[in-house]
Amino acid sequence: MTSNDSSPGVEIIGLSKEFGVNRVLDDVNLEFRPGSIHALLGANGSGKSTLIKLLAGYHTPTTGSIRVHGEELALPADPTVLHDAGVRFVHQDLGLIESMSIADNLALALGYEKRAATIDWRRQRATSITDLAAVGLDDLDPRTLVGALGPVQQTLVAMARALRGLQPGKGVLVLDEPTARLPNAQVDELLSRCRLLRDQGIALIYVSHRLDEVFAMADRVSVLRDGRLVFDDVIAATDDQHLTQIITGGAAASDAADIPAPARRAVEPGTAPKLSLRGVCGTFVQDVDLDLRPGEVLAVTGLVGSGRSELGRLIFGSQAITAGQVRLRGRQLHRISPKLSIERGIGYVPQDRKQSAIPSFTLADNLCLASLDKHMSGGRLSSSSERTVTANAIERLDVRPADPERLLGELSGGNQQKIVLGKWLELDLDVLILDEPTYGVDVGARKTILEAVLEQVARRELSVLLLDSDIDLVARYADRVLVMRRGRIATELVGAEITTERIAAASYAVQDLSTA
Ligand SMILES: Nc1ncnc2c1ncn2[C@@H]1O[C@H](COP(=O)(O)OP(=O)(O)OP(=O)(O)O)[C@@H](O)[C@H]1O
Repeated sequence: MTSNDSSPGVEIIGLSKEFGVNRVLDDVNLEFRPGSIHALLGANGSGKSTLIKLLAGYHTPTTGSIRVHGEELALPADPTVLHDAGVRFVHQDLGLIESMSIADNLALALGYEKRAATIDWRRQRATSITDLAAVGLDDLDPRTLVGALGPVQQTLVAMARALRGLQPGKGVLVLDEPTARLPNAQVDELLSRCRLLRDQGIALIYVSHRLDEVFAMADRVSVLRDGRLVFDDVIAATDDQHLTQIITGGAAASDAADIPAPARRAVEPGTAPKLSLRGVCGTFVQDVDLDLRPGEVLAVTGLVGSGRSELGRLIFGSQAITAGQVRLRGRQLHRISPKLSIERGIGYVPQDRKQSAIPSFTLADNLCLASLDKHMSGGRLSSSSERTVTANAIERLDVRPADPERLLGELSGGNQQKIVLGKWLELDLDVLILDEPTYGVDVGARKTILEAVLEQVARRELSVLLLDSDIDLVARYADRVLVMRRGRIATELVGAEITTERIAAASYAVQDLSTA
């Protein structure tokens, strides 16, 4: 089936959404057809999530209507009606319970197979096996705990849950940034699965910031900018550069595309390290030696499960070190905890922003949370100091909307990420540990975020430990790269050795470059 020979699965007609006086979606008209992968793109805050939330029945539109297979929906859309009509969602938060089995996760959402008043476990297992087979997970035992699965398998389980009972030609599957948290190697697996679903006649709506994926797979692409539909055509009608220009609105295009990489700071081997680890072990991390020097961006990369994120938690103290030593400016640390780390000038931005920001607090409160001491004057909070910090951070990171009194939860995902980072940058720390800092952030904003960090690296010798699986980003911004495999540092790359090819080869152990 091609994207042109069928009637729309979903039609969005004149859809607008206002929050108070802000019109965040403005008269959007779109069609999503069976047997087609339709990419929905746009910069942070352009309205993608709002559109998806209207389609999911989470918000009520200000004006407009939605038709599914020709039938107009009563709005706000009723989730059960949508499910029965074949409109299914895989949200960024997959909504899986890691401590439960795959079968239980599927049954929790879709109901248990019953015989009389009891659960029929044999049928339950058979149903789960059929669900998993629909996404190519034929070999997986449904009794496996979801927490034991890798990220791509978890995403596929969420897709299996969404796909149950879809009729060919009648299904619409909305995938909201499904690859944002996947290591590059697993992205292809997910894309192939999407293509197979398309070939079965399903309409896929694919929300993403990753243009390479869009060009690898999409049939059609639509771009939202400031809530308006500014492009809607077949993928062949555009290219990488053109699309970047449309997304960013032209003005920022030259910034976002082809930005020359910042000069790598030369690492003086003799310089005394600010932070050093010797033989550090955790649950999975084994025997890590590492030196982080003043004014250095040291990236630690590797596939998911390589131990990268655990290393961040061990240094910050949110997970206990089981063996080894940590020294800060030459002094051994005998006790490590998040509170002590902050007092010592070590900050940590975790992967999951929910861990370090409060959606029901304003931007100003979130920005000043970690630095309350700085804003105390005579035992009271000084609102003028709070105001200055907030205004600086909002301007430096180009947070939109630039309103300090907005609740964080009302900002788009990418803008929330900027606030989380801004909060730590305001502390004038000595060492900053960043775990996937640009997750869910658009091309232009990624540059803004990293430049704000690099400015502090250059100005006051902030040392950055960048824990990231995005090898393009690592190759571009790191001064030195450590590649982890199976909990250990496997390879160090410096200077001209830092290329995406060499980082990828070291991550997959294609060739042991450390001995090359
Ligand atoms: N509940 C809300 N109340 C007020 N404003 C909101 C609310 N939800 C979203 N907005 C605003 O709507 C605009 C569009 O946000 P939306 O989350 O749809 O963007 P997005 O394109 O999904 O961005 P991102 O790529 O960063 O996730 C933003 O300006 C955001 O601040």
